[in-house]
Amino acid sequence: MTLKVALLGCGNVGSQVARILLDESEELAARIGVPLELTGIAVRNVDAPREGDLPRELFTTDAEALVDGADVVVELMGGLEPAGSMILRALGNGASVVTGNKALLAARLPELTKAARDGGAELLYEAAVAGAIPILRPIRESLAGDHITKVLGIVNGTTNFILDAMDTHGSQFDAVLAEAQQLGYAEADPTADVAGHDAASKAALLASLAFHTTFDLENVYCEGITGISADDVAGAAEAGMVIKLLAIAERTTDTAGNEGVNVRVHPTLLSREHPLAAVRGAFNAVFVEAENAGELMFYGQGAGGAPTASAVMGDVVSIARGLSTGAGGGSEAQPRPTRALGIEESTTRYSISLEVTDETGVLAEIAGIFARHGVSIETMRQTISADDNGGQARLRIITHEGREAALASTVAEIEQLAVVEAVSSVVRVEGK
Ligand SMILES: NC(=O)c1ccc[n+]([C@@H]2O[C@H](COP(=O)([O-])OP(=O)(O)OC[C@H]3O[C@@H](n4cnc5c(N)ncnc54)[C@H](O)[C@@H]3O)[C@@H](O)[C@H]2O)c1
Ligand SMILES: N[C@@H](CCO)C(=O)O
Ligand code: NA
Repeated sequence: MTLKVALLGCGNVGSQVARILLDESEELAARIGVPLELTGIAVRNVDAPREGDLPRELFTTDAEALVDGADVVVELMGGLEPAGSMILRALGNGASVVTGNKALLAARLPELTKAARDGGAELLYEAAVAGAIPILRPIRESLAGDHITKVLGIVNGTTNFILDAMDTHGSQFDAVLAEAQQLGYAEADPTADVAGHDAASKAALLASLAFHTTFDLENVYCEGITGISADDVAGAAEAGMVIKLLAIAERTTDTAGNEGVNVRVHPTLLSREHPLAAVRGAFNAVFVEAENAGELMFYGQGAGGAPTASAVMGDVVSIARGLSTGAGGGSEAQPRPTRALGIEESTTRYSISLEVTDETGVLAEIAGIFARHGVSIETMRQTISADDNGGQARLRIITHEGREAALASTVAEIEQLAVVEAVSSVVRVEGK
C-alpha cells in the first residue's frame, strides 16, 4: 500500500512541503507504516523558474486530475478560488485535505467541515494558525476534555515584525513591511496582514475550535495596525508598555447576562512585563486559559516556508497514520451553536491620549464624563507644554475594565468638549 499525496501550489510553503516529502520519504514511511508518494504538484506554469531542484516531471497544470487520483490533497495555493473548489472536490472524492489557507477556511468553515464529514474524510489545517506552532491540535485533542475560557495571541508574524521594528529601532512602517514581504512572511496582498484580516481569520478558527462551534469572519471584530503611528509606539514605550496586534476570543456574558463568545483583533497595549511583550520579530505566541488546565502558552515561528511546512507535514502524517491503520480522525462530532457577542459587549481597558487646553476645571470636566458613563479611571498622566496660544496639556488616561460600549461613548463625548483639541489615540489594554 502506498498513499498518494497531491500538492497544489509550489510557493514559499508548497516548495518546502515537496522538499520534505521527497528528502524524508524513508523516514516518513517508517513513522507512518506505509510510504507516501508525491504524485504531482499543481502549478500555474510548469516552466516557471524555481528555486531548489524539484523534479520537473512532478509539475502539472491539471490540478483536477491530480486531485482525483489522490488519497491526501495538500492545498497551498492560497486564495479563495480555485482552492475552495479543489478542496470540495477532494473531500467529495473521500480524500483527506491539509491546508494552510486561513482566509478560505474562515470564509467557508461550516461548508468545508460538513463536506469533510459527508465525505468521511479529514480536513486539517494546523499551518493556518500561528505557522509552525502546534496550537490547533492541542486545542482540538489535548484540551478536548477541558473548558477553554480564553484564547489570547499574537498570530500574525508580519505585523509583529513591523511593530517590533518600530519599537526597537524606530523603523518606518513601509520599509519594514517591504522587508517582511521579502522574508516570505506577508500574504500575497499584505493588506490582509496590516489591516488585521489575516489575524481575524485565525481568530475565527481558534474560536471555532476552542468553543466547539463554527465562527466565520463576520463574527470577528477587526482593527489592523495601519492607524498605529510612530508616536503611539514611542508613547507606549514611555509608559513602560508595548503595542501588539492581538487576537482575543473569550467566553463572556452580555449586558443581559446571556453567555456567548467575543472574538476580536486589535492593536493592544501590554506591559513590558507581560509574556506576550517579549514575542519579537515574526514569532507568534498563543495563551490559552482553561478551567482545569489553567494557563498554557504556545510559542514559536508563526510564518515562513519551512516552519509552516513543518505544521503541514504533521497533519499529513497524522492523516496517513489514520488511513494506514483504519483509525478515524479526531474531528468534532457535532459543532454546537454558540452565540457570538459583538465588540460592544466585550470588557476591556482603554488607554486614551488627548490634547487639551490647560485651564482650570478641565480635568474635573473630563473626569465627570468618565463617571457619568460608569467608567473608572486607573491612572491619569498630564504633561504640560506652552505655545503661542497659551498652555496646552497632553493627557494619557488608562481606565479600569469597562464594557466597550461605555468606553466608546465616553470617548465620543470627550471629543465634543471645547477644551479638547484632539483625541490623538485610543488603544485597548490587556493584562495587569
Ligand atoms: N508563507 C507563510 O508564512 C504562511 C504561513 C501560514 C499559512 N500560509 C498559507 O499557505 C498558503 C500558501 O502560502 P505561500 O506563502 O506559500 O504563498 P505563495 O504565494 O508563495 O505560494 C502560492 C503558490 O500557489 C500558486 N498558485 C496560485 N494559484 C494557483 C492555481 N490556480 N494553480 C496552481 N498554482 C497556483 C502560486 O503561483 C504560488 O506559487 C496560503 O494560503 C497562505 O495563507 C502561509
Ligand atoms: N502572513 C502571515 C503568514 C502566516 O500565517 C503572517 O504574517 O503571519
Ligand atoms: Na500552527
